[in-house]
Amino acid sequence: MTASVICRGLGVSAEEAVLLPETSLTAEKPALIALTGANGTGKTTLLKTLAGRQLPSIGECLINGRPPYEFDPAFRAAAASLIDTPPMARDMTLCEQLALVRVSWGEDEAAAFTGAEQTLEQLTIAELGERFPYELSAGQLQLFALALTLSRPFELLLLDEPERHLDTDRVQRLISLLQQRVAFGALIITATHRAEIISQADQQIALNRSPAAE
Ligand SMILES: Nc1ncnc2c1ncn2[C@@H]1O[C@H](COP(=O)(O)OP(=O)(O)OP(=O)(O)O)[C@@H](O)[C@H]1O
Repeated sequence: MTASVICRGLGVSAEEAVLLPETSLTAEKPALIALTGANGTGKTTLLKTLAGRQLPSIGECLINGRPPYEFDPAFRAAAASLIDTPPMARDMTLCEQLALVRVSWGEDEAAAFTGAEQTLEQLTIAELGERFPYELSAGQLQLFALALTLSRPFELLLLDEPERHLDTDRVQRLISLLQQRVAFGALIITATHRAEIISQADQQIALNRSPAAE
């Protein structure tokens, strides 16, 4: 099943500040959507709103026909996100942590460890499975954060600048992985500043600076 995302005149403000100018969008088919715009135009705010972590000040946002709410089990089952750095256990290896995510979503232990190794390989960090997070470079840590996120099932995936710290080859690998997930029915919305993600996305949504922020 593919998620549906509908925003109508969705805006977020805090006191005098406009975090997200009124924005409308509809996405109801599997696609990789690039969310673009200059620094401070509201991409992260929009993603947080879609993830149910930020309430709109105006307008509405519906995911699968309902307002997103991060504590709603149906919403949590449908939507995965990588917006901030996810929690990582200091005393568990990368492989153990990825397997734990898979077990928590219903896989048996043997399948979870096999899946964890596959995910590490897909993200080009197969040789790091026995390391701990504090033993990684910034780019490797970002690849591990992506691995954690991609280890759970989702219909909708929200990503905030997943290209952070990644070299050109890793960005291309990431695009291929995301396109594979779209082929299996996922709707993926990613904020990005990288030209190759924007050009290979199925659709681009550009946020513009609010006149109030000029
Ligand atoms: N807690 C806050 N209080 C007031 N203003 C905020 C707050 N958080 C963010 N903003 C402002 O809201 C606007 C949108 O921020 P947001 O992080 O969504 O932008 P962005 O498009 O993701 O930017 P970037 O490309 O730099 O990551 C910015 O002008 C920012 O200064």
